[in-house]
Amino acid sequence: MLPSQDINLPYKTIKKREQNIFSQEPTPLICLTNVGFGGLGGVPQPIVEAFLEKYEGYIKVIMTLGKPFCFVWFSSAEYATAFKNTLDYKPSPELSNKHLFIEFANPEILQTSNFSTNDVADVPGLTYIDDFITEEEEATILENAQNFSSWEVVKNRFVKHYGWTYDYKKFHAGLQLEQGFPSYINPILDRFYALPVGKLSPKLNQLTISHYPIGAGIPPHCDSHTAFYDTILLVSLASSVLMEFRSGSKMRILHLRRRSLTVLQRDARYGWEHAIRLRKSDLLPSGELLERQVRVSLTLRRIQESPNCNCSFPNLCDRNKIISSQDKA
Ligand SMILES: O=C(O)CCC(=O)C(=O)O
Ligand SMILES: [Fe+2]
Repeated sequence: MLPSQDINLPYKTIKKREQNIFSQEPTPLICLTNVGFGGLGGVPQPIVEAFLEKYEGYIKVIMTLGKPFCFVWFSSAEYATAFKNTLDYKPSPELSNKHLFIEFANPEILQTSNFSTNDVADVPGLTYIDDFITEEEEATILENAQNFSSWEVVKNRFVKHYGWTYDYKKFHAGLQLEQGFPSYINPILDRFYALPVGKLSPKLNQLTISHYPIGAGIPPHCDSHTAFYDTILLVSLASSVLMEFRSGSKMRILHLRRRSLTVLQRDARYGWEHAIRLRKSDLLPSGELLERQVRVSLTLRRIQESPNCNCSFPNLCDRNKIISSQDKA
């Protein structure tokens, strides 16, 4: 018998979203739903491994990032079947009483989709630099960003714009502001323009400071192609967080540490969506739990005064379609 509707729901969602993972025939690869780093998962790898090692034929576990399931290799389809028959639909005391929903997985899936990588090297145009901002600079910015309660509220975060406003309803540049950037931005921009990737950048003239209360995030989105030029800078302050990058079935996770700089250019800017999940902590691949703090970020871009785009990513481009406001940040 199937467990109650509530317990079964995450499993059903995975089955619907990730249909190509599962195999009707027994295989040596098991997909263990409800156990992973993402959303409902949250079980650290060492705990999953200690649990699995008791089962005959177990070889290794492949954790996925940002998804509530993991893969388990057995030495044969028979061992995998025995494991499934013993545990399917059962709550597991060693894994915080989570119900295990066990399916055979199609081994090819591990070649065609990379669920487990934290390596963003294959996202062309994505640059990540640790310690780009000094502790003193961070302290100055945070001091100036203290009175955020009067800022514009966008979903669950607070934002303030400099240079130009941004219209979150129309997804377009709003008004040019008389007040330019705060002075603390200048040395940061000078350092960026001196980098090899900075040399390719237009002069950035729009700054959004975002204040994320603990647990807040930003839905998957690609910044409006027509509103901004190539090159988007994301400066992370006060808290680390995981950012998800998606392009079709590909997903990559980047750990944005406090005082880091992330640069989105080319494919990373036009062809991948980025998002921060709504949650109070993030689980790193090492199993380390990262308790989020309030996070402040700087987003720096250049406004396109005559909106247009000729990118090769029509699915994410707003040049000739009105994009549902739900999907945009
Ligand atoms: O907070 C961040 O680092 C990301 C902000 C962002 O994606 C945006 O403002 O479009
Ligand atoms: Fe964005």
